[in-house]
Amino acid sequence: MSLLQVEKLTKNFGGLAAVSMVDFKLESNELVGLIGPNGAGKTTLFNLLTGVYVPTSGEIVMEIDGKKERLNGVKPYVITKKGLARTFQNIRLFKELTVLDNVLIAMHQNSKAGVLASIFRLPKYYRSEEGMRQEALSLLSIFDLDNKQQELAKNLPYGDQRCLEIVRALATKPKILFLDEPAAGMNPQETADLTKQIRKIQQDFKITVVLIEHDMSLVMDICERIYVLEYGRMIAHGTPGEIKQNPKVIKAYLGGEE
Ligand SMILES: Nc1ncnc2c1ncn2[C@@H]1O[C@H](COP(=O)(O)OP(=O)(O)OP(=O)(O)O)[C@@H](O)[C@H]1O
Repeated sequence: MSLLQVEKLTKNFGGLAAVSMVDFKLESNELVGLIGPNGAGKTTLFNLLTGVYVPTSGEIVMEIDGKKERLNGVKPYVITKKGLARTFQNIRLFKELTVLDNVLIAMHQNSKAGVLASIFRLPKYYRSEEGMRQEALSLLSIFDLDNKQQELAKNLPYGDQRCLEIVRALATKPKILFLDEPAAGMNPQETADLTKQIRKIQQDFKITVVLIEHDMSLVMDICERIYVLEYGRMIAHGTPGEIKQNPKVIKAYLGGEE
């Protein structure tokens, strides 16, 4: 079985099928793009996969430790523990907290110190805290944010805030990382840097990354496979080369003839 398998997934909002009968698979250790015109259902699909929405129908199944687990309607914090992490289109950091604390909070979900050790501040707790701090700084260094660890998140430049969101998601030790328009609002240089970093993160951490992105050059550059949504339906799937030439995709984007 694939790492994640989605079959006939549907989400209706009143009369609107935002996601309709979608099939979708993710393997371990790959970089996958999810594209489509505005309102195609990309974010809704992420929201279904990460427990924000309960599907109207269909199946989401993940292979965890050799066993199949159904993820339909599982709460977001449980989904995070199962190894799915995400970033949001509109940045959702704890803006009044420091850069470091934003990462530490995410990390505490995986803390091994235990509740009693934390309450009674046992040595185990301090060892664990220091370990987590070092790990957080190491993750922040991916985007050169370790030297900004004590700044408040709200004071970071916009591009850095986007990168901090990625670090925070990585801090939960995901098997699959969903990035919702990570380059939105970035300038061309920042976008180019981010492209390289996303590829590197996927390879270094040996995780699966799924990317929603409107910047086609970014998607075509780094993704091995691409899925295309239009009006809630999956209209195409293939390599960047195949997708560029797919008549349905060209029509969806340009509104021309198939
Ligand atoms: N909570 C909601 N209630 C009602 N309709 C919704 C809700 N969330 C999304 N929709 C609708 O579902 C459709 C798909 O929206 P979605 O945000 O998933 O598209 P998208 O492909 O991510 O678009 P964009 O690229 O513009 O972010 C749109 O018509 C949107 O208005």
